[in-house]
Amino acid sequence: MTESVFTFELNDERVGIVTIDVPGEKMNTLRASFAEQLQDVITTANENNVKGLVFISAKPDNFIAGADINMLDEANTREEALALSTTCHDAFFDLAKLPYPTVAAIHGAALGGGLEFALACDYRVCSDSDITKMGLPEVQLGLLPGGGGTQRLPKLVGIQKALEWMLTGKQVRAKQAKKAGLVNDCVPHSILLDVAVQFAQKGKAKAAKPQLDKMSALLESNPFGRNLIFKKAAENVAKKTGGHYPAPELIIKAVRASVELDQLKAYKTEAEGFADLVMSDVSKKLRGIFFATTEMKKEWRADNAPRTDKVAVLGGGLMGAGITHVSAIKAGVRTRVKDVAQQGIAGAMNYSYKILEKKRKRRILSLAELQEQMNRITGTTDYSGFKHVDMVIEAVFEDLSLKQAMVADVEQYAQEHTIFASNTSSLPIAQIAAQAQRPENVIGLHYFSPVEKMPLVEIIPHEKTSEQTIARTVSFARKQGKTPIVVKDKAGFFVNRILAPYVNEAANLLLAGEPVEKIDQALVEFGFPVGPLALLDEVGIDIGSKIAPILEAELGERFKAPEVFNRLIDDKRLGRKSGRGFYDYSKKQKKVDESVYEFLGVTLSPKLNKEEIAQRCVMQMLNEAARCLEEGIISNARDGDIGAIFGIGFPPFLGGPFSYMDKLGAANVCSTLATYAQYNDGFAPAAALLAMAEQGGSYYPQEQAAAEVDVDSEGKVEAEEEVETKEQVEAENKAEASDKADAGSPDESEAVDSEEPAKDAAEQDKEQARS
Ligand SMILES: NC(=O)c1ccc[n+]([C@@H]2O[C@H](COP(=O)([O-])OP(=O)(O)OC[C@H]3O[C@@H](n4cnc5c(N)ncnc54)[C@H](O)[C@@H]3O)[C@@H](O)[C@H]2O)c1
Repeated sequence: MTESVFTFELNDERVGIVTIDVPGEKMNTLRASFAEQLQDVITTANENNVKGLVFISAKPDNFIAGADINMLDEANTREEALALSTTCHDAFFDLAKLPYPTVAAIHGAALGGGLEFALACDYRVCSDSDITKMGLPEVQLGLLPGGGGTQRLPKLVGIQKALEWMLTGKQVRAKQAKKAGLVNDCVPHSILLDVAVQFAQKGKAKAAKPQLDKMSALLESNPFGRNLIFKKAAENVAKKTGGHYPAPELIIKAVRASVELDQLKAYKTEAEGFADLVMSDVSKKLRGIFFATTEMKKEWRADNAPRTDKVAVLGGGLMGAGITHVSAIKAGVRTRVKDVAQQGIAGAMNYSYKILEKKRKRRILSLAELQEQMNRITGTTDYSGFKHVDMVIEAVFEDLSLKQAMVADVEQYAQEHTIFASNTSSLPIAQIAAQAQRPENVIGLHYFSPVEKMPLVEIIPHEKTSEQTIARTVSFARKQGKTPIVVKDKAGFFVNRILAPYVNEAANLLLAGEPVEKIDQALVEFGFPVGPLALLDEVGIDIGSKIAPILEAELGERFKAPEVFNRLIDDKRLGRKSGRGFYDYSKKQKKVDESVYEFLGVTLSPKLNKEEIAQRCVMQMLNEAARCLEEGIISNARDGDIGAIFGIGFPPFLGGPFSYMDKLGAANVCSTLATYAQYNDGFAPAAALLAMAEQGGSYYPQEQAAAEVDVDSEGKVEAEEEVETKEQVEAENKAEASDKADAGSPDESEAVDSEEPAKDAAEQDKEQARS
């Protein structure tokens, strides 16, 4: 028999205290057996004639972190998936209809099924701690809340807020939850149980009434207003998901059912939507990403290695400032910034200050907390203080001799064990380490801009880098909140290498007469957050053209950027930073800069449809990804998929380039590549792809690939992170537009940072890899 997660104790006031503790796990998650165990605990409570029941977690940082996702993968049929939801409904109905009050005492995470559990209680009391966060983030895994969340949340916080939270997967902190009416009280952790017990003695709660402003109350109280809300939500979702992700639509449908249908039918709507989504290919892909990132966290552990408690950052420019921020604020370690110019130091400090000040204004941080966090950052124009640092992260200009000089300086001023991690975008790490006395300490640590938002880092050991240096760097990158992939030391590493031929192909299409907007739209419709030309504008056309020759020299002609692009650089058409590139940024709304055609000598002559345009660019990326795996740039398909999704924004619903190639089939990919062979040698299929096409096989185990194709052929699709992603970006864009002083400095969502990988994926949004 499975050991129960619930322990019952009766206190002196005849209130039953139920402790939730999944044995042997850090996190409480709801497993299939919880319903029966809950029934048992209710029976015990009844036998003890309790006046009320309080549920509290034994874990230090979570109430219930969600449902166990493995459960979903074990559902082989739609009926089994449906049963997961209906079993949960029944268990929570039993809880809700108890004749005495029930209270959820929440400290730490109450997410997904965990929050649904709390929603079924009469009262919710939470601790005011920073780690307390609540939300229904199922959308990020391509699902909807299937334990009554779509039904109970709108009744507590109102339809609009419930929709917003569920459609974005937003997690809210204690004070926000109290303000919205999600919890009845928010108190210090030390008195959480006492206050919960007091609630348990209050008697059954009356039906909640959302605390809404006048306008929202009016809208939500009549059918016409509600119709408007649902229509608008559906329009927004359609715009944001591009039809690739079905979960948001089904969330709206279930919420709508909660106000328009009787309870039985409404819960049925939720359960059926949940079952459809569990079986959908898109959710399987998003769950696959979740599992992959979880698995990756177990690799390269450096449990016994020296800790990284103090770091230094060389260069306080764009990247250095971001690296300083994630080191000092996210990883929470003392960080010393060295720049040749005072301006660089001030710039880096100001960068973090602006981010923290925004948080303070939103009352996420107190002034004292802001000061305490800022105190972790110090600056210097010499190497003072370097003898205490465990790692130096270098982000000076992209110049080999300068970087080599930095290695020598660090070896002179820092300790024997100090790691030298270079953020170079293109220089081989072996060359940077060529004159090092301790080459085993030198490694590449490649971030993407904006650093505090982009979830991926590439970690690049060269031949002499020690295992311990790799493990310590991986571990520190994780502390900074990053998902690291370890890649081989070769030009472009992985992300830029697969990005370059894709962007070049877009450029070729433009030069062949296809319009800028059509090219970008084609790739956005395919599922990328931004099109390739808009991306190049964001990165900077000059930056792209600096990296291209390095890749071309090392890897061949297919990396050659169109020469005519130099004219753009000469004319200061560098992209967003100079006000124009392929687009004109001088107005509020960016528009294609029509003069760019004449300037590049392009006569518009659109011939291709958007599917063909997308296919040509994507095929280049897939083929290059296949080459990278073949050359051992990445160790496995999983790392490639995570790298492409988190570093470039490859559509998560396709599971990454390798997962997508499996879906298409290697033979199919090769024959598609062959149809474009006339254009350039980037279409010459990778040898491994040809072999796979001939011999059969796939990047992931065969059954899984086959099953995925089957499911997908039913036409089920959906999207999550995209939803949150694009919303965040829109919010950022608005904030930037309304606050010019902050332009370029990143905004931070009021929502708590999600630990879900899907959220990480979300962050790779519009601000893609700029390196
Ligand atoms: N910009 C990107 O999107 C991006 C992305 C990934 C990697 N990179 C790489 O990161 C590095 C930095 O790029 P960036 O965009 O931040 O450049 P940047 O020009 O914004 O900043 C470079 C900073 O280094 C400082 N510096 C120069 N010489 C120095 C020295 N001897 N000691 C200390 N500081 C010194 C400069 O004063 C300047 O503040 C480059 O290697 C670049 O290729 C850039």
